[in-house]
Amino acid sequence: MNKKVLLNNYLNERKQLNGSEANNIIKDKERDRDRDRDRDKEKERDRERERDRERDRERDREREKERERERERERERERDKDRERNKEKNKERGDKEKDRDKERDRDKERDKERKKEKIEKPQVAVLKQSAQHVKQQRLKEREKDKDREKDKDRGKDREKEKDREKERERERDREREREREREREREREREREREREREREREREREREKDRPKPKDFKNKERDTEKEKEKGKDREKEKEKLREKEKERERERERDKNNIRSKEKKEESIAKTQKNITIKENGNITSSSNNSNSSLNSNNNNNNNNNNNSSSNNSSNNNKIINKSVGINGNSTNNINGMNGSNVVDIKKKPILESKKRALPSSLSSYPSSKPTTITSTTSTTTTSTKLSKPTSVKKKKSSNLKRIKLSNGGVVTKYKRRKSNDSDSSSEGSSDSSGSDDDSSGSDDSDSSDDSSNNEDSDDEDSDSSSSGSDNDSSSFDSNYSGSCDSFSDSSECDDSDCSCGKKRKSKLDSNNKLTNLKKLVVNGNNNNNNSNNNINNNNNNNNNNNNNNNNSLDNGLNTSSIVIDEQQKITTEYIEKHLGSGKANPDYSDIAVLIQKSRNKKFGFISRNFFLERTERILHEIDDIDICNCSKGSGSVCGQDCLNRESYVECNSEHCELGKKCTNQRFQRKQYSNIKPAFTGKKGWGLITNEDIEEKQFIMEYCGEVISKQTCLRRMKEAENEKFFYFLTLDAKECLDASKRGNLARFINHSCDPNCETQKWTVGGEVKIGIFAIKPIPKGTELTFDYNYERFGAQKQECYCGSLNCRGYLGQKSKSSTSTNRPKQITRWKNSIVLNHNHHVKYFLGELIVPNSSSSSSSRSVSNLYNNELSPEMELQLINSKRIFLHRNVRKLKSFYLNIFNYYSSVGSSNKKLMNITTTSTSTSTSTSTLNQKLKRKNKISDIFGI
Ligand SMILES: C[S@@+](CC[C@H](N)C(=O)[O-])C[C@H]1O[C@@H](n2cnc3c(N)ncnc32)[C@H](O)[C@@H]1O
Repeated sequence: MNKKVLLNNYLNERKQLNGSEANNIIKDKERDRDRDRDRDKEKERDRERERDRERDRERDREREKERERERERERERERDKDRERNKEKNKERGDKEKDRDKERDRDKERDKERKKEKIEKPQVAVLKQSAQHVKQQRLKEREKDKDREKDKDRGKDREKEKDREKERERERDREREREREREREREREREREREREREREREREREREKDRPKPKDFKNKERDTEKEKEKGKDREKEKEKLREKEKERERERERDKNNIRSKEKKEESIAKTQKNITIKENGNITSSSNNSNSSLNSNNNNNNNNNNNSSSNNSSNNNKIINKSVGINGNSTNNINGMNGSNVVDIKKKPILESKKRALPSSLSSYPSSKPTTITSTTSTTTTSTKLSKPTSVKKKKSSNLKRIKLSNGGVVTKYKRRKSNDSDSSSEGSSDSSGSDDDSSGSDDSDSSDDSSNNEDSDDEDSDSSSSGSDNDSSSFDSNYSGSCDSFSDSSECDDSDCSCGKKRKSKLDSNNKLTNLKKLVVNGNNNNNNSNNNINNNNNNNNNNNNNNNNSLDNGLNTSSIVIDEQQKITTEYIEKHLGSGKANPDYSDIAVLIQKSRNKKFGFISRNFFLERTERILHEIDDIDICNCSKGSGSVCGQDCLNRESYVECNSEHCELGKKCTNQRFQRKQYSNIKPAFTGKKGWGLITNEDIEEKQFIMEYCGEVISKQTCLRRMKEAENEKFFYFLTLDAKECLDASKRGNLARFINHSCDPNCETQKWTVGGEVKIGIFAIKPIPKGTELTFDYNYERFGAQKQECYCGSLNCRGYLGQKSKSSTSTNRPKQITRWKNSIVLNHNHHVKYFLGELIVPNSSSSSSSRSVSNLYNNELSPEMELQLINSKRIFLHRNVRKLKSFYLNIFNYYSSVGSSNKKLMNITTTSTSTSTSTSTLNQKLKRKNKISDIFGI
């Protein structure tokens, strides 16, 4: 529209102005138009510029925003870092929350500021933003500064905390140190207390020593030895003088009574010798003697070359010279029998009434019984003797029942005799003494014991005491070393152990006689003529018939025997026992030896002659109905022998109720009719027992005495003694055992052999079961007695067997009878000579040995014989076979019929296998004819070849 209008206007004006004027006007108008156009353009350009500026501003704003965002991000990162830092810091100090709150506050402020900025104009906003930014930067700076300060503070806090912790730690250390110090103090206090206790003990001991002299135990012995040394020679001289005077008086009295004896006394009192003995254990003994004796001694030495002569000389003049060779190498019975070597020993003569007690020349220390060792000892004895036959001398000596023998090697032998109540009457001693021999007195005792043990004075004591379970004289025979207190289980109101600190009233058993010994020269050479020489010494007062009873008595003497304290340097050897033997008594008291052996092992031991009931009282039959009475009658001439019903059923006749009375021979346990045996060192096996006489088959050797304890106690003791070398447990029945480790008699020394000459038998005696050792074959004198432990014995662990027999099984003892039967096959596989691998092979082994119970064997065998016809479960049967090492008859029969079937089978098929037929035929006839080992072996091999068993 505008253009049309303009164009029309233009045309109209051109028409009107047609000429120059018109042209000028037109030109001016055109210029104006151009100027307008220029102005428009200019405006347009301004506008364009304005728009560009606007765009620039927009861009700036954008950039600013971008920067702002960048800063925001930067701050965000900064905050994150701060948060991270704060987190870390707050973690340590637990003030995270505070910082987060602060941070949140700060964020809020910043948000507010940002919002404010957005509201303000862009230009101002930019300025403000920059100002704000600066502010924020400063704020951040300040916050950082604060944070740093806080960090520093925290670091300091941490340092302080650490310091405090260290301080606390140090405090704790100090506390611990103090605690330890207190503990040490307490320990010292305890030690002092113990020391005081020991001091008190010593004090008490001294008191006791003053009141009632008695040999002291091992501990006291050392002290005494020291004391003796300290007191020195002066005291010895004084004593010596006293003894000399005493001797003089003694001699005078003796002269009045018996010229011969007084002469002997004089000669013996002169005799003081020193002797060096070098003993090599494995049977070689070298010795030298320095005799300060008169010509009589030299005569005696000459007599050493002639055993029999010496015996006769001895019998005539009572100068005791016995020639005897000693030497035991105990690896086997043969070795034990093969004694050799010589020994010349000077010992003091015993006073006549003191035959039951002996002072060994020196002291003992723990003897390495497991190892054959070379022992060199120097022994010297210097004692005077006192004749005690007269009451006056007894009275004089009453105050000193203790006899100490000072030895050249510094050792001291102390002898002490306990006094029997009726022994205190000196006149009775006088009378026994006047009979002319110590054995007279013992002989009278013996006759008592042989007649009837219940009439025996000692036995009476024992019987009455036994009912009080363990309070009888047996306990009194406990070694003085048997640590300070009597057994608490004893019901007795009296304690007869002077060393005991139990506080009970003491039994008065001091021997009123101080029987000092005369010096005697003893030459030991030869293991024969033992009894002869003893008999000679004892003026032949004992005959062979009394031997057993005498021996019983000697064992019983353990109840009254003296305790002997021996220097620790000295070791007990078989030679000591020989000395004992030669010390003037036909039946030496080996109970001393038993105690000494244990003493040498530093073990407490009490010699007992009847079982000691530790946990219960002994059962005594009072009701006549309970007592087994045999049907042997007086008139028939029976002596309750093999046909006695009681004997057959392993029951001893009752001494009061057996019709045969004293004729009854089935009271061997009660009368202690033991065989003549003695202990001997056997090398690796330790001590053993050898026989002093020829022993017949089935002869009663002796009772195995010990403590009767329950199975539980037994197991506990076995566990405790796990590391011990020697075990002394035997089963009594399913509930009880015998343990001879702490209390026992000589039977405890019997060793095991896989080829034994003895066995154990369980006998009912009164109301109790007792274990006896019985010979199963004739045993020549000097042979070691053994039985097979496997029948009865417990043992904590297997022990290597040194029995030396051809059929040695390698080990002795079983792990435990209480162990399950599953252990048994294992044990059987240990046997050296056995090829046993499994149960089938047992058959093989036993087929070779074919051990069948017989009626006269041990009670265990008896029980088997009772069983073998009855039905047994296969398990029980296997157990029985394994435990008893037997092969049942009916199994033999089964095997026979088995072979017979095979034989018949081959016969029926017409087999030409003659070899097989021969074998089977042999096997059917073996039970009757196979006697030699070779035959048995052949048969076994053939059978095993065929049947693979
Ligand atoms: C009842 S004691 C026998 C006395 C023992 N020898 C002693 O000196 O006291 C049993 C212990 O003697 C040892 N003993 C017995 N017979 C043995 C043998 N044949 N081989 C090895 N040691 C044996 C074992 O140490 C066994 O535990």
